[in-house]
Amino acid sequence: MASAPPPPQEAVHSGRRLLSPTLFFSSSSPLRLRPSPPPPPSAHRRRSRYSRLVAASSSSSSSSAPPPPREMPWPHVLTVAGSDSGGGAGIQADIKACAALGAYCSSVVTAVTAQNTAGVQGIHVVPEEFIREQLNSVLSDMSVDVVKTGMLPSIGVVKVLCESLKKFPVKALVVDPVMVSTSGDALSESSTLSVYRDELFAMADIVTPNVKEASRLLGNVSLHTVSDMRSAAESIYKFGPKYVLVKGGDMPESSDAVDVFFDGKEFIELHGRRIKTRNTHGTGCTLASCIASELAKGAKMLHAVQVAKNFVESALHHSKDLIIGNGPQGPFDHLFKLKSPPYNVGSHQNFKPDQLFLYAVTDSGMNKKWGRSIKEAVQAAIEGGATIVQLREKDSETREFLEAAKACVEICKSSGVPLLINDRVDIALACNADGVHVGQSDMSAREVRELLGPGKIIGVSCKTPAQAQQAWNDGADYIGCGGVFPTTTKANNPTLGFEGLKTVSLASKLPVVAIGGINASNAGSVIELGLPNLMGVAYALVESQDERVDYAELHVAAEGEFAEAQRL
Ligand SMILES: Nc1ncnc2c1ncn2[C@@H]1O[C@H](COP(=O)(O)OP(=O)(O)OP(=O)(O)O)[C@@H](O)[C@H]1O
Ligand SMILES: Cc1ncc(CO)c(N)n1
Ligand SMILES: [Mg+2]
Repeated sequence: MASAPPPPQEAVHSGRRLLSPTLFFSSSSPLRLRPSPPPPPSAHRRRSRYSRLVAASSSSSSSSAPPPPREMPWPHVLTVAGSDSGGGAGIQADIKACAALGAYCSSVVTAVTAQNTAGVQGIHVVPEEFIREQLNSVLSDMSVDVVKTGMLPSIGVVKVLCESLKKFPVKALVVDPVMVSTSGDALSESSTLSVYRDELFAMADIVTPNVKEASRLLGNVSLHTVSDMRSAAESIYKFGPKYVLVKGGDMPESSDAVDVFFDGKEFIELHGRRIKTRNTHGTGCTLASCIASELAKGAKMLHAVQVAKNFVESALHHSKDLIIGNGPQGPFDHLFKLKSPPYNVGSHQNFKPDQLFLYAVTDSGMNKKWGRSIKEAVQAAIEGGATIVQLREKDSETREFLEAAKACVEICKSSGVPLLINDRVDIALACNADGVHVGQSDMSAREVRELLGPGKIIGVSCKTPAQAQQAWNDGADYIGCGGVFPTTTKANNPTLGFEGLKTVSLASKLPVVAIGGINASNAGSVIELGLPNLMGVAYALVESQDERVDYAELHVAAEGEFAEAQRL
């Protein structure tokens, strides 16, 4: 017997109708958003048995104010965005991006889209009052570090969000002004442009339009070059955000994917490799969520943007050949790192530039000379006050080196001191070291990043401002600059002197550690220079048999001068 199909089910929560069929249109029809009619008063007040129980218990518990939001054990990003049924963009991209970078992601859904690799087939907008309720539920209960916005379909939704943010302030607000999907479908009413500009941008820490969105925000100006992107960033900055990033993913064919960052004074062009792939659906949502995750971990804005851009590039690279769906633009794999070790990604949560303060470098030759093991040398350096250690072993056999490196990882981990490996990415991966230091003739920092993932520390030896700039472009975390003094541990290493160190430190966008011939008697004079970005001195374990004494002396000398330099 043929039976009629069941009627479509309505989503119900707390005994209340959830989504009124406010909007449903095909991708070819223009965006027509109507505010949803408010639910009838009786429906609005009606509560399920469960919610009555909750209400009863909370009202009986006390007459005092509700408890403040509870601290979270993780960095916490709240995304306020639309659902993408295809899973590549919107809320789904945000949750995966935050998870990949180690942040917790709660989500307030503003709209549900029927969407796939071909485009957007329909949109169902969540009523404003229910968006307010979701915001209230999360923000009143859990402490949120950063709010990230995506699809905000109407003026009313933007206003509700602004009101909630005033009621529950957060550390940072990342606004991705999503307006049109790459398939050309409108995701926000054109009238929202004015509230974006007049209300939300002024509250934002960073606004991340793509070139089309930047153009619309500025009255459809044409943007064709990086220079146009700079002008657009400057104009958007005037609406009040602290930073602007104009994204160039959709700029006409070029070998680089260039984004322009503006902090109100300086323009910084972020150049990444352009990955040849159709799988770029959701790059913008992902970028903004990665920025939010890094900010939630406590990163500075420019660093957060760099980590985010590197993550998108790596994810696109790993997904470039996937074939998903029949449409022109596919999703990419945010969780590519789960499929290859190491399993921790994101910027190094524990790396702080001041960990470069007293940087110990082991020297295989000297270890041999003094008959000590690498492990003993590392132990002694840490006891003497080293704040970071690099294993520089030029002569050991690989297996022997790996065994020693594993032992050093344990020692360093128990002391909270990061351990880096010189040059040998394979050893670093195998022993799960905290990072790698490379020289100018080794693999580039970009290639090392590709292999290690965004979670590891990468340092590069640099002797010139151009090399320092390249290290920054390549996504390194710090540079080593020297030799400051003549050194016996590195052959053919020209001495830069104080002048060379100064030139590079001044030009560097990354923290700098000075290296080369540094010991207890001259470390103070290096730190005394008080150079910007100079965070510490690196010292090879060379001069005496008792490096503990050396280190302790060096520590005292360096610390004294550092304190002095900071006072000046
Ligand atoms: N093919 C690519 N290769 C490398 N990076 C890319 C590529 N496409 C985009 N990006 C980078 O991805 C980030 C997002 O930029 P994009 O301009 O694509 O945002 P969007 O258009 O808002 O994204 P969405 O597709 O989610 O709407 C930027 O950092 C951009 O440089
Ligand atoms: C829901 C949603 N948000 C954002 C975008 C932009 O990529 C999209 N396509 N869909
Ligand atoms: Mg794009």
